[in-house]
Amino acid sequence: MNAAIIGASGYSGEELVRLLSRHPDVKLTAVTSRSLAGKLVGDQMPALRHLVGDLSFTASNPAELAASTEIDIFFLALPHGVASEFADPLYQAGKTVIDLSADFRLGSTRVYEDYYGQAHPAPHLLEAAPYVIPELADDKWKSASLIACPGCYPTSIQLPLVPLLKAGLIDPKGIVINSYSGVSGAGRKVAEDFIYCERNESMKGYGMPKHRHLSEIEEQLEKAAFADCIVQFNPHLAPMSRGISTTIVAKAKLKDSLNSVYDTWEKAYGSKPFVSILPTGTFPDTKHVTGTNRADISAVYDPRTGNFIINSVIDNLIKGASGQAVQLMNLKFGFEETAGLL
Ligand SMILES: NC(=O)C1=CN([C@@H]2O[C@H](COP(=O)(O)OP(=O)(O)OC[C@H]3O[C@@H](n4cnc5c(N)ncnc54)[C@H](OP(=O)(O)O)[C@@H]3O)[C@@H](O)[C@H]2O)C=CC1
Ligand SMILES: CC(=O)N[C@@H](CCC(=O)OP(=O)(O)O)C(=O)O
Repeated sequence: MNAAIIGASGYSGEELVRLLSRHPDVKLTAVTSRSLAGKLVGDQMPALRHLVGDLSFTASNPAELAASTEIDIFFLALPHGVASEFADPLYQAGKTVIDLSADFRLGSTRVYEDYYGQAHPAPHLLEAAPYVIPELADDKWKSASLIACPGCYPTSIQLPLVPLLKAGLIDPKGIVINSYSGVSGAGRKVAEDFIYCERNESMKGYGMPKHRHLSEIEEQLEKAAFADCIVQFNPHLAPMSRGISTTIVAKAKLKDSLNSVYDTWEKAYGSKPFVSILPTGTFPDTKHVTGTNRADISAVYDPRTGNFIINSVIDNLIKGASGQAVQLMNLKFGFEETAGLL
């Protein structure tokens, strides 16, 4: 199958180049970038030189890409808003599109406008685009040709929480979530907050109390809980290049039900290749998932407060973006779920 990456010069685009150029069932046929058009990928991404042969970046033109007959699947690693400009003609041309941006993650245009500060760029496509964390979805999404890849923070949050909400083990109200992201989460843009001297040896919160991912988190948790979910989401920039560490504080519905948490996770993830359940008292470490498509999760119970404290880690650029996108492609096209991801 021939694949193209649109927005290949960014951080998640570069990870997609790495994953797809060595994928056993895919030929990476086109990679686009406005700033690098005409340049050799191997020269611009020297770490990938051994994988990319003489592939060059091309310009990003939605109409031309939609007219191409040789490309079967398009990965959009573009900013939200821009992604729709590509998704629309590609979808209309019958291509498969996996969108890493936020454009098709939310069910409501009103919520998109509220959180993203702009009218939804392609409301007519929302119905067509399922939002999929593969471990949490049934198989219906596989017939879709436009698929919304979840956000990085929301992935780190939903993987541990959704099975527990579905099982009724935690109170959906008053969930407090602190997440710590590596600086690559902000993309390759240059801004004062993201330069080495500002972030090295320093950490700070941002985006509170209404970070744009809160919309996605509450919408998905409410679906799992069949109830209103009130979440306090506190994102932080951590002095590391990549990785997300998330700590969730949630009230246990029943005392001493930590075993049920672990039983529920075991049922949900026991046979899944990309979620590791760590024993209680073992706290996940971003370093252990860097470069992998894995989420590591664990929980403790605090009898003084009656809260579960749930921890998860992912690599924001892989399970939080490009790896999850490749996992979706693998499942949709019947390849091994782990193909190109181990
Ligand atoms: N970084 C992360 O941890 C995660 C990112 N995502 C999402 O993935 C998407 C990409 O993120 P990330 O890789 O961080 O972003 P980057 O800022 O690193 O890269 C953005 C890419 O989009 C291209 N681009 C920007 N504007 C336009 C435009 N107007 N037309 C065409 N191409 C454009 C840029 O290339 P050029 O300027 O050369 O054309 C570049 O290749 C975003 O929607 C982001 O929210 C999702 C999960 C995690
Ligand atoms: C550290 C940092 O800036 N993180 C980004 C989230 C990462 C990202 O790109 O968001 P998506 O998952 O929606 O694509 C932010 O806070 O907006």
